[in-house]
Amino acid sequence: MLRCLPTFRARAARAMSTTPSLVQIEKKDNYAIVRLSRAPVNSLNMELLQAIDEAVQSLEQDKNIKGMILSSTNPKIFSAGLDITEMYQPKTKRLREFWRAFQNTYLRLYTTPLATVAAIEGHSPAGGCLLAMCCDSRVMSLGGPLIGLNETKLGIVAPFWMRDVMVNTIGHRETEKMLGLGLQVNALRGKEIGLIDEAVPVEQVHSVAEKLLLEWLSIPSSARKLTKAMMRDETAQKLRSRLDEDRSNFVDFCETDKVQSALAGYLAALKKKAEAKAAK
Ligand SMILES: CCCCC/C=C\C/C=C\CCC/C=C/C(=O)SCCNC(=O)CCNC(=O)[C@H](O)C(C)(C)COP(=O)(O)OP(=O)(O)OC[C@H]1O[C@@H](n2cnc3c(N)ncnc32)[C@H](O)[C@@H]1OP(=O)(O)O
Repeated sequence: MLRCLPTFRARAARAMSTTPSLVQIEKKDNYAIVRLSRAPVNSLNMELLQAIDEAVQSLEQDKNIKGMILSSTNPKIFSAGLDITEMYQPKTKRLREFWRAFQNTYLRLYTTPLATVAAIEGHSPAGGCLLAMCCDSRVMSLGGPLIGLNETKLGIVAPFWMRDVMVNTIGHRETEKMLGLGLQVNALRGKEIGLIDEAVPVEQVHSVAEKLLLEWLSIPSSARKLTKAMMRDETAQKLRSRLDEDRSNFVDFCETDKVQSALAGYLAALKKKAEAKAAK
């Protein structure tokens, strides 16, 4: 028994060192950088959503930490949004748990008392755009990367709370166009419509994100937190009061033949694109 212990410990240590972490947390003086780290494109499966939720919760409980920068280990992709394979040919139980994880992560990030800034170096469609919009400010790199809620292009409909967060960020009319047409925009256009606060060259994204975060942190903390709650709690409460109904709507909608065949087509197009890229 005693001889087993070191072996067990060694195995556990090996497992810990080889299990890649889905979220990397780097603590600075009074804030943390949280980097999404699920190769290849940070698509949000249930485990990544839970890891984000847990990361934010653990930072909220750390007395030294007052804010966070949300970022990615992949400079080309902030997050590809929800993992489409979670929604395609799903098992109902897992699909329900997956949606609850998405609801929870949204509620945590949108209402966290921490000051939050999204440092968006790469693409940020759909669920990636939602994560960014949940932050207090957004910095995005100029050039190629796109951001937006492109759900309609996949033949799916964003839930009311994704719409609400976009309306709160850019207003009703811009949301109507962005959401209805499934538009994604670059950083410059994002700045024009208020989706992005700062559009800067990629190498400046992190320094500008830190500058914005420090500006939020310069405000007396209880005034900042209460104001954030005053601005956001009503929106969050709309979902909190309808969590089960929203989840059932999603599951019913997702399991329809129409949505399944739209997702099959979208996945096939993504695969074809990836194969063409690999063949170059
Ligand atoms: C009326 C009733 C209403 C009821 C409403 C209730 C509920 C609502 C129901 C549903 C709403 C759900 C809300 C959905 C939110 C979402 O987030 S959906 C996801 C949307 N995401 C996308 O469209 C992004 C797709 N991906 C891309 O555009 C690109 O991959 C990229 C992110 C720009 C990166 O491009 P690139 O670097 O060129 O990489 P590749 O395209 O080659 O991709 C690499 C591999 O990654 C796979 N992949 C990409 N994105 C996803 C994804 N989102 N999920 C799963 N997998 C993804 C891609 O297939 C490649 O895989 P292989 O290497 O071929 O294996």
